[in-house]
Amino acid sequence: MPKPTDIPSFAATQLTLLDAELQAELAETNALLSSHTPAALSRAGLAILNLNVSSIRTGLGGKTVVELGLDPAVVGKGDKADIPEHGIRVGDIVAVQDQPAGSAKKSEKRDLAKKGVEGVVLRLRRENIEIILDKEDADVPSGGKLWLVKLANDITYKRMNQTMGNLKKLSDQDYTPFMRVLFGQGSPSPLPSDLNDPSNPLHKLEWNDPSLNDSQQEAIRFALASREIALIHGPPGTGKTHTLIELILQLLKQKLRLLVCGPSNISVDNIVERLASHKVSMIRLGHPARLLPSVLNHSLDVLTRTSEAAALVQDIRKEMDDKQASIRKTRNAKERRQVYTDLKELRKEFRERERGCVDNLIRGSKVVLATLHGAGGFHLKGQEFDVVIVDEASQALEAQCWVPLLWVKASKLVLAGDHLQLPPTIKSLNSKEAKAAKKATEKKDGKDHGAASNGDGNIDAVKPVAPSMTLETTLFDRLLALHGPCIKRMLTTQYRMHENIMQFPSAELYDSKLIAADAVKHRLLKDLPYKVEDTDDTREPIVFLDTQGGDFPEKTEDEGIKKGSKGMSLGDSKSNEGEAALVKLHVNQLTEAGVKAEDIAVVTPYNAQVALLSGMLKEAYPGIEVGSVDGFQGREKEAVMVSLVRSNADGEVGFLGEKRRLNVAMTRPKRHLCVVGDSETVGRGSQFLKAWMDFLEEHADLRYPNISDTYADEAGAG
Ligand SMILES: Nc1ncnc2c1ncn2[C@@H]1O[C@H](COP(=O)(O)OP(=O)(O)OP(=O)(O)O)[C@@H](O)[C@H]1O
Repeated sequence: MPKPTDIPSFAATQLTLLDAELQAELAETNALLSSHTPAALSRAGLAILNLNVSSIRTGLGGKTVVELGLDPAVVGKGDKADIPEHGIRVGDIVAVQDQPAGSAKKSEKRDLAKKGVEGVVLRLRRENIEIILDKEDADVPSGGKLWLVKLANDITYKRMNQTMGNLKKLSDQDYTPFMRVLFGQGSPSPLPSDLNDPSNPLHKLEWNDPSLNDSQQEAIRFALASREIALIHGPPGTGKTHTLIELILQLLKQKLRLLVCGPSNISVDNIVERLASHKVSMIRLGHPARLLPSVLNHSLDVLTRTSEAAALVQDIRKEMDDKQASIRKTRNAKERRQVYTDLKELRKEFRERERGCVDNLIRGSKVVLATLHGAGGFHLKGQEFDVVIVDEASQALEAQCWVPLLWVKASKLVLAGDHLQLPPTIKSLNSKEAKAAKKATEKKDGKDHGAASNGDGNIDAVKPVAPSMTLETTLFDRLLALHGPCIKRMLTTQYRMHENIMQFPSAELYDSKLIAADAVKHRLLKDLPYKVEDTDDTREPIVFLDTQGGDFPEKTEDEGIKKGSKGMSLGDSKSNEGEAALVKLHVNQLTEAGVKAEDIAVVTPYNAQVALLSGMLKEAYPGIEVGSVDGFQGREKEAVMVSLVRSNADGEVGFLGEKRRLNVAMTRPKRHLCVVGDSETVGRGSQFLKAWMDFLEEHADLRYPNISDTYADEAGAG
């Protein structure tokens, strides 16, 4: 029996950690907003200037939706101008406010982010942007020019906080047997002993997908047989989602009701799209603006419009829109107040009718899909599901997983993920508050918890971790540490990489259990289905450009605020110009041989290197993808180049030392992996890095580029 976790103290630690994380996020945003002018924020993609309200309407939930377009005075009369490029995305939280005149004092400009109305970006088009306002009676600034600025997003934290607050308040008799298993206060029910016996009915399942491999079939049987929890461990390219789809179909055959979640909209939509091809009737909860167009037909929004009850809701919607329009026409304060009062009434009525319609739809649905966050909306409160399934579970914070688990009634959980790839991004990892919380947990547990949660170990092999050591410890990690490998099944055939590319990660991280599917194990660039020449590069699955010797040194840069960078990070980053030049040369050789630029990706752990490489490659090789390792998780390309950047006399490798990041980097390619790095520096970083450098030396096509040739050749490339 595992050591049981005290649930209230688990929840309390989570609350402290979540708060530290929110503070870190707020501090980062505030630092940005207070130290930059609107013009600078706009250049960094975090704000849009010179806007006007072009229309106002009523959206889902009776909320006010404001559409903003460029101010005609700026664009020129009659022209419809595109909004300049920006980094604001659907779902971002923004403030809309009067734009300071160019002549306004600096301090006045800086204060702006605190005033105005707040809302969420609903839709982005080339020439306008729609914002759904938070407050029902918010008065949209209407006079002069407006600007819009991105704020810190605290919505998801609020829901996680609420969830952990609720968990903390539960008393012993509130804990279900299922919950007790999740906290080690009970063990998972034993599996039927004959699960491996071919005469077990689970061996006579009729598969919808006859191509499922043995490990996938076994994982499905295991998940069907498990009573409380089942973990499906899917290393890169092993068909985790593929397996979940079959599992869902099998569970539906058993007439069970399912809630299927993922941490991101895209992870959920991916499943909806694949289920749709099996003609499964389902409901996708979530804001239509955030869903893939192909998924919209299953969205609640569309279903409430197309179902019978919808007509009732539409009437009121129209009436509300008319009222909204009339507010803007009247300047009389008394009349405006009256319209607001009417709107309030209408909104109430609208919501009641909408709720009735939505409730019927959801209750009648056997599969409901939503993000973990979205599953905590009022629609699902208290509803019963037989199984909750979470895809990409190692990308979700534990508190996020508890949103559906506490909100609905469920007695079984299936998690699919890979704890050996990157966990969710945490900003407060080293903050004072986070360290204090961590210390407190350690003290309580009175022992060293091994290296599991700092990414330094294969979780299977180490001692149990404390339940809430850091925010980075996911539910997947914790359950594995709590109950051991008996609660999981691993998928072992991978359908992505050439077998040489797979070899190192398999040996170091997956107990040498990975097998390359026949269709992929010998695939090279020269065999691409279009014409590619057979060259030294296109016939090699792995090339290592080893820059050892100190001629390709790293450089520390102040990143500033960068367009397109994930989040809004400030501070130091590393770059390496010599490596970037080598990357360009290699890309040139690949494209000269006929490899299409869109089949090539360049990834690197450092934002400054991403920026440098983007500048050098994007124009010369349209279609090429350049990005951070973290941002490329879940993706794949025919050819992937990895620029390691670090090259210094001290053997400093920074966050290259995180093996889950390296795992992601080296498992993205299908046919060709080219690593660019200094084996001397990198090999001193960790045992894992040393082993990788040794592996590359032995198994890659090893090349020692020369700095002067690099620059001479680079001048001719691209
Ligand atoms: N049994 C199978 N036979 C043939 N191809 C398969 C099989 N299972 C999965 N695949 C293929 O492998 C690829 C990866 O599958 P899928 O997208 O489900 O993987 P995933 O594990 O969810 O992704 P990731 O590797 O990013 O975690 C897909 O192209 C899929 O068609």
